[in-house]
Amino acid sequence: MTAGPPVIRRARTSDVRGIRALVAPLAERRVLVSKESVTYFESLQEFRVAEQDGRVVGCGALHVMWEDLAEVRTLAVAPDQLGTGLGGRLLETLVEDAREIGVERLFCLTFETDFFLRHGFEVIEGQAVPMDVYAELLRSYDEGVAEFLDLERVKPNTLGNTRMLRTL
Ligand SMILES: CC(=O)SCCNC(=O)CCNC(=O)[C@H](O)C(C)(C)COP(=O)(O)OP(=O)(O)OC[C@H]1O[C@@H](n2cnc3c(N)ncnc32)[C@H](O)[C@@H]1OP(=O)(O)O
Repeated sequence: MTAGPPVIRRARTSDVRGIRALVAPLAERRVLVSKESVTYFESLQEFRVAEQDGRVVGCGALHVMWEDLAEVRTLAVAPDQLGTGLGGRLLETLVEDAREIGVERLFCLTFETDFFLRHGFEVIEGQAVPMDVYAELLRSYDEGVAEFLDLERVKPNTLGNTRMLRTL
């Protein structure tokens, strides 16, 4: 029997194992950042997953950083599903989620520049927020926010990645 197309839905607590399994080989190649299980549970409501036959074959998260700003995080597709449009579907689902909650700009930090360019992202240099917002964001303990701000201390972790932004 042929498997149907993956279904995209909100993540459940039972998906964390599957999300970690998707991320692990990518984290080993330093394409994505590896996180502890507890971190996935804590951010579970940010996640969408793609499920096929009970298996998590894709995931992506939307992390809000400011009133009009969020980041696409942990976007990943299983090796056997690459190039079938699933990454695009997951990303556009996150875009819809972002619009629904009032986000106007979406950031990502990625090696997959062409993929994100095709989805309306543009490469950014320097800061993407005014100084007053920059100062507020500096108060965050989140490493992703530090990467968004392009702080010197995180640059060794982000080498080769491109900072990109899409206006919704
Ligand atoms: C913010 C972050 O999380 S950054 C990190 C991004 N994630 C990673 O780098 C992790 C490793 N990479 C991946 O998991 C994947 O490569 C992703 C998520 C980036 C893209 O996932 P994919 O499912 O392969 O994307 P998708 O299939 O939509 O598009 C890829 C190509 O497949 C082709 N494609 C798209 N739709 C279809 C379709 N319906 N049928 C056949 N081919 C298709 C397109 O040619 C597309 O090419 P393009 O990249 O030139 O547009």
